[in-house]
Amino acid sequence: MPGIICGSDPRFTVRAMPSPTFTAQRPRRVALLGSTGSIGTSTLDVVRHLPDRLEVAGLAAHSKWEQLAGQCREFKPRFAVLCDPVAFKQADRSAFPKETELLCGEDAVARLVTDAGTDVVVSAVVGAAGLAGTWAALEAGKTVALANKETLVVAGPLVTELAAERGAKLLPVDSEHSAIFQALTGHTPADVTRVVLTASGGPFRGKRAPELEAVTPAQALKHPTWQMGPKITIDSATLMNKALEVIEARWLFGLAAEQIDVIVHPESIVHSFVEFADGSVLAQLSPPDMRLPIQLALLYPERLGGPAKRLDWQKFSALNFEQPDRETFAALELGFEVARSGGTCGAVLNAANEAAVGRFLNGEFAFLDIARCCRAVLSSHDYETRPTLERLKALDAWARQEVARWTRTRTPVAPSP
Ligand SMILES: NC(=O)C1=CN([C@@H]2O[C@H](COP(=O)(O)OP(=O)(O)OC[C@H]3O[C@@H](n4cnc5c(N)ncnc54)[C@H](OP(=O)(O)O)[C@@H]3O)[C@@H](O)[C@H]2O)C=CC1
Ligand SMILES: CC(=O)[C@@H](O)[C@H](O)COP(=O)(O)O
Ligand SMILES: [Mn+2]
Repeated sequence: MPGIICGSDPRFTVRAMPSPTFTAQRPRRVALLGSTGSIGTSTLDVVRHLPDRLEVAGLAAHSKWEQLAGQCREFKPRFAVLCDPVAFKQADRSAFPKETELLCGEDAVARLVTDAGTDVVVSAVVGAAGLAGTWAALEAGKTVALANKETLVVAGPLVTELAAERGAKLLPVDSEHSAIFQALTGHTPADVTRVVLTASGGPFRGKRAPELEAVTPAQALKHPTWQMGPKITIDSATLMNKALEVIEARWLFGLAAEQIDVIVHPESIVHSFVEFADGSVLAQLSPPDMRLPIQLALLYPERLGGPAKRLDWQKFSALNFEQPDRETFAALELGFEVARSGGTCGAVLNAANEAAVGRFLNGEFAFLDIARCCRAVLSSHDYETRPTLERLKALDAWARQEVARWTRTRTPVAPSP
């Protein structure tokens, strides 16, 4: 079997190389969840450039049926899924090619990812909504290229245990985790002292709290280096994205929270560092272009020429690093706290953040309310060390309600059920 299991594999290493006959016989068949988003469209660009190596088995989106239909006309997958039943009803069947069966809902996503014709699942839905498809893929023993960091934030220990139990492979797409994974490969946990995640610092780097009280969604959506969907772009502005990535690294690589640090690197060229016991530090560098980590996860361990941008050494001048401002960007500390506490904390933080970001984008929250509200909801929940998946789902729903209550009352939230 090709591939690795991140975090569950005690050696962070390749179990076996793909057999040359496998790759020569046929392309890898990709089921893409979140095909109409930023990661989804970048994934399709990778497939477009490597038609001998990759093909689309199925595509899933939430509601953008016209865009999905266009993707189906180009890639002719066997299945297309619209998760939103209203969009499914509205969708014009004649816009989809005859080769593609259009399906609806969570069961259809499970059918797509578990299908015998699927080799690798790209998990690129935004938010906790991405957990179900990732879970179904791992349960079926499929290789998962994981962009949806919320899966690990919500249920890291359960997800990595499931992958290990089913012999499923979990390959990082998130740029920092891909960089760490590349640097870790071939080493044992004992070799590693710590990892340092790089953060661009977002559009408000260098600003202090009084300057951030009145910033608008339009200002927060102007990321300095990456083109991404709205939710993760707001997370980058608050540094909640880095908080979520600390938690993601904790579970994906089986590191202690104390082994994870964050440094601000405004150019987004160094995608993270790994520090080894002998004092050596390895980093992975490339321009900010998600097509590189996506392609690596899809074709791992092969490195082929693809569509990703190259570093231009003529233009390359300086790489800058600075300490994050943990006081102003209070969300970052929440990530370290949750990485230390584990249990139910990740699900609560994630749901509170998703709801708070939604309210900021709707104009109901000030920018700094996002971290304030997340702190309030997290502090008031009934902590459990070893929750079930059902309990995590119930807490996800509870945390979203508590954000609504916090919005109305701005008073301490009630204890969780
Ligand atoms: N963008 C990036 O560069 C990076 C993203 N990531 C992670 O990847 C994931 C995707 O991010 P990004 O591509 O930016 O997000 P986008 O907002 O651009 O895309 C989200 C995708 O998810 C679909 N979707 C939304 N809600 C649901 C739902 N309830 N059920 C099923 N599908 C849904 C959307 O469908 P529709 O369009 O029909 O609404 C769309 O296809 C996130 O977890 C993010 O943190 C990680 C690293 C980098
Ligand atoms: C591309 C990617 O992996 C994003 O998660 C990116 O890291 C966001 O940029 P920030 O470093 O600003 O959070
Ligand atoms: Mn990232």
